Amino acid sequence: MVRSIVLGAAGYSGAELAVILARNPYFELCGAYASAGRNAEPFSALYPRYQQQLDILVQPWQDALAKTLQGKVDVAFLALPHEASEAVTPVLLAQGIDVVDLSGAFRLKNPELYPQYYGYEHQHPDLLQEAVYSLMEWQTTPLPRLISVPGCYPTACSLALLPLIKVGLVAENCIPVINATSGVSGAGRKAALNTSFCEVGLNAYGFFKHRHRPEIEQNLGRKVVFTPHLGNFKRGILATSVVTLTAGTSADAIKSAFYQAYANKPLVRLVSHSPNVADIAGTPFCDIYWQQDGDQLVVVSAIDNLLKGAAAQAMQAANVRFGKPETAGLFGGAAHE
Ligand SMILES: NC(=O)C1=CN([C@@H]2O[C@H](COP(=O)(O)OP(=O)(O)OC[C@H]3O[C@@H](n4cnc5c(N)ncnc54)[C@H](OP(=O)(O)O)[C@@H]3O)[C@@H](O)[C@H]2O)C=CC1
Ligand SMILES: CC(=O)N[C@@H](CCC(=O)OP(=O)(O)O)C(=O)O
Repeated sequence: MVRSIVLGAAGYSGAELAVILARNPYFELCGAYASAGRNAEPFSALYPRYQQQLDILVQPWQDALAKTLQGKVDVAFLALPHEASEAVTPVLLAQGIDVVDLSGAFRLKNPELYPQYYGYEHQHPDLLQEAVYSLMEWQTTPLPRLISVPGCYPTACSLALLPLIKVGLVAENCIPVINATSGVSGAGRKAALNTSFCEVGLNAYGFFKHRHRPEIEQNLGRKVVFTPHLGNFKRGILATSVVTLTAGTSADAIKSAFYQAYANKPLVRLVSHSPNVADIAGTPFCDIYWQQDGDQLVVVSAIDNLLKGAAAQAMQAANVRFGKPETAGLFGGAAHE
């Protein structure tokens, strides 16, 4: 059994992880933590659908605890704000505890992008180089002790466009245009006016400056125009990515690029209908669909932001890192529907 803990287990993505770990037969959930200011309470008090199913105590986290966990815990999953993840990661690594980080703290290779896109100076640029970014369907090298889980929007649109870009089907001078709509859980569990029920309709935000733009550009190896949107549903992301194809690209070439990329990839489904977030909510899948008109291609992809966009993708990476079946723990519903 791989002994694991979750930091941020009271939040939306940390709660999903706690549930996934508890049902993964290869992992043991040894501890669940929230912020230092919180009183300890059972997970099932925070997420009542888990009464009598997951009653582990969610306890306040302090860095001093890391030392007491040395030799008792193999891996910590961090579902924390970016700066909190960045600060606690070296503390855990120093105690021999591996880290799977769901935040953006270690996603970008270039530390100079952090002030511009995250609003703070990165304090551990050495760890940025050590971390491996775990877009698992495209991961070819072994995973190290520090795994950086991709962001939700970058997962949806990178899975959609990489099959085409990798085999040269996207025109060299094309700047993909990506519009993606997220459900409100993307903003986390804490209360805020702009994500409260009566305030959310459908709006675009983060024009040109969203932190996922450089992450998507790092994945695709080219500039993009990325515009996120917030929609009035709980969970899921629908991304619509538009590209210009290399002249003469046939329908067969596109089909073959997608099928070759995702043959034997159990969490990507190439579907024959335009995906609906309702169909992937609560599942670990990414559904992908496309339509071509001459040299123009629209690719639609849908994921659950909290699962394939966060907790399920983190579990997928940890399963592989520890030599377990890739999808262990991933099927069986969600913590918060
Ligand atoms: N929501 C999403 O769709 C996705 C989120 N992510 C990433 O996952 C991370 C968590 O996001 P999300 O679940 O939405 O956030 P939430 O706001 O729902 O939860 C954050 C959790 O972190 C805890 N926390 C905050 N600060 C600290 C700290 N300094 N030390 C210990 N615990 C702390 C909170 O504790 P308390 O409850 O006590 O305040 C809470 O349990 C973020 O980095 C986010 O970018 C990644 C992909 C998708
Ligand atoms: C709707 C909403 O607010 N979404 C968040 C993205 C979700 C998230 O937490 O981002 P990561 O995937 O990088 O961890 C945002 O736009 O900042």
